[in-house]
This record gives sequence, C-alpha cells and structure tokens, in this order.
Amino acid sequence: MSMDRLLEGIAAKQNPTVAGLDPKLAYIPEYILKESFEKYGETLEGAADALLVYNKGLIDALCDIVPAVKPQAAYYEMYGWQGVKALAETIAYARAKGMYVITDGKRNDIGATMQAYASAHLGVTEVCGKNLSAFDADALTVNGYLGSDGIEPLLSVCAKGDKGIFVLVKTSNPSSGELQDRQLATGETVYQLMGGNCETWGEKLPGKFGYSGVGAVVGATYPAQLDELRKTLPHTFFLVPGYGAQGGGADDVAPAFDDNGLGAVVNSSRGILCAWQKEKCDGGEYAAAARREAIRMRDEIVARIGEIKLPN
Ligand SMILES: O=C(O)c1cc(=O)[nH]c(=O)n1[C@@H]1O[C@H](COP(=O)(O)O)[C@@H](O)[C@H]1O
Repeated sequence: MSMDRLLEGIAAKQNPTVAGLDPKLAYIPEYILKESFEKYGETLEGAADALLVYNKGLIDALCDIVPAVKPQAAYYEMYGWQGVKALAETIAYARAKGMYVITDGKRNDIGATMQAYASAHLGVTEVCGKNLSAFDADALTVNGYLGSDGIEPLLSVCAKGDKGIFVLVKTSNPSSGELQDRQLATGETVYQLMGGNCETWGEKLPGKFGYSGVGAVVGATYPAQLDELRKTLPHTFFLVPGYGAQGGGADDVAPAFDDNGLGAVVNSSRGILCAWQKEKCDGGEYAAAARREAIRMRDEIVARIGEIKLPN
C-alpha cells in the first residue's frame, strides 16, 4: 500500500536515492537541441521535445540502478502545454521502465480544488462516465499549510490507487525557518506540528513496512532537524532534497535513516543532470555521466547507512 512500492524498489536496488528531473535547456547537449529545433523550429514545442529526449536518455541510463525519479513540474510548465505534455510523457516513460515517480508539484488548495489536483496527479478524471488517468504519478509533493481539508482529498485518492504524498515539513531553502521554525504557544515549532500532522494523516494509509503513504519533505541542509524528526515520526517516510547542488552530503542525510537503512529517499537534481558538464565530457556522454554520479551518490550514502533491509 502507498509508499510500499518505493520502499521495495529502494531495497531491491540497494539505493535510497531519487533522480530529480528538473531539466533546463542549458543542461541539454547540443546534438539533442539541434535535432529537436530542426524538427519543430525554435519554439516551445522544439524545447519540450528536447526535454523529453533528454529525460528518456537519463531514464534509460538510470532505471536499473535508481528506484525513483522526481520531475519538478515548474521546469515543464515554463514551456506551456507543450512542456506539460513532456511532463506527462516523462512520467509514463519512467513508470513503464519500472521507476517510482514522484511529481514535485508542491500542490495545495481548498478542499474542492485539491480534489481536482488529486484526480489530476494521482487519481482518475471522469469523462462521460469513464475514469481516465491524467498524469498518473505514484506520489505527489504537497503543501499542507492550508490545513487538513486540503490533504483529506489526497488520502482517499491514495487509498484507492495505492499512491502516496510527501508533505512539506522542514524545507531545504535558507529562509525555511522564517515560518517553519517559529515556536507555537504549545512550545513546539511549526515544522514539528506539521510533522505530527503527517503521522496522524498517515494513520489512514498504513504501509506493510511501518511507513505510511504520507511522507514528509525534510531538507538535507538541516541535519539536526532530520535527526530529531526521524526519532519523533516513526511512521513517516522522508523525501530529502538538498543533497549535492545545495550543499548536503552523506553525513547530513544519514540521520534520516532508521536501523534498517530505510526511512528516507534522498534527491539530487542538478548534481545528476549536470554531471556531464561538471566532468567536462562530451554531450554524447551525458547519460553515462549521470549514471556515474548516481552510482557515486548511492555508494556514498550506503557506506554510511549499511545494508537496506525490509522488515518482515
Ligand atoms: O519538494 C522538494 O522536492 C523540495 C523541497 C525542498 O525543501 N527543497 C528542494 O530543493 N526541493 C526540490 O528538490 C530539488 C532540488 O534540486 P537540486 O538542488 O538541483 O538537487 C528541486 O526540484 C526543488 O524544487
């Protein structure tokens, strides 16, 4: 149920990481851009085609060693409906290759509108009595700061379709403390309260390995909070962004894991996408360079946490 498929993928591949698919034209090798622009002109359609070709090359190179991808919707929306089509095709391609797909949309709204987001990204949309899948990701990042009526619609969609959500709790950005670290009259911080909400919401989506379908986003840039939240949120699986380009390393993310080497999946986007540029290798090697970086990241983290075991 819920997050179990992600945990099974992590254990099978002995790799607790997710590759962030946040593509920009500046990261895409010249030969891909040239072909897409020749086909569709220097248009949004040409750019979106290049994104998709680039993503497919990455997915092909990573799918046997990395359990999940996280496309961030903004990088597709910036190319209009053509970009959004590339997002949908990226999700379908990655799922067909056996990867768990977390759409990073950080969505939230009031209940009725949230229901529409839930249908769009995780559930089905009814058309003339038929239930059709729109984006059909495995999980979605969401903003819980509108309150529980913005989360409830997701829980029923997740229960029906074996899907999960990751709720923003303590985000990786430098200013996250402006709101999230504020202390409430009860003495707890706002992020602690939100973390507690994840445990409560997760009771509706229990998982067979102890982690529910309601995960939490906690940044690699805040290792002390990762440590604290791992201890206080035993049923909440963490999505940990901030490794690599934002400065987080293996030592920072290690506290996010439990004694079985489970408990978190660590994201790297630019670190993987731009590996070929960092290595200064030929564009034709971009996918191989991404794979090398994914292996380096996996090995660095697994060396800290040990073997990953699924509890019985
Ligand atoms: O929800 C997220 O994924 C997220 C939450 C957060 O607190 N910080 C954060 O960086 N992210 C996302 O994680 C990715 C980080 O990208 P890199 O810094 O390039 O690895 C981006 O897609 C961000 O939008």
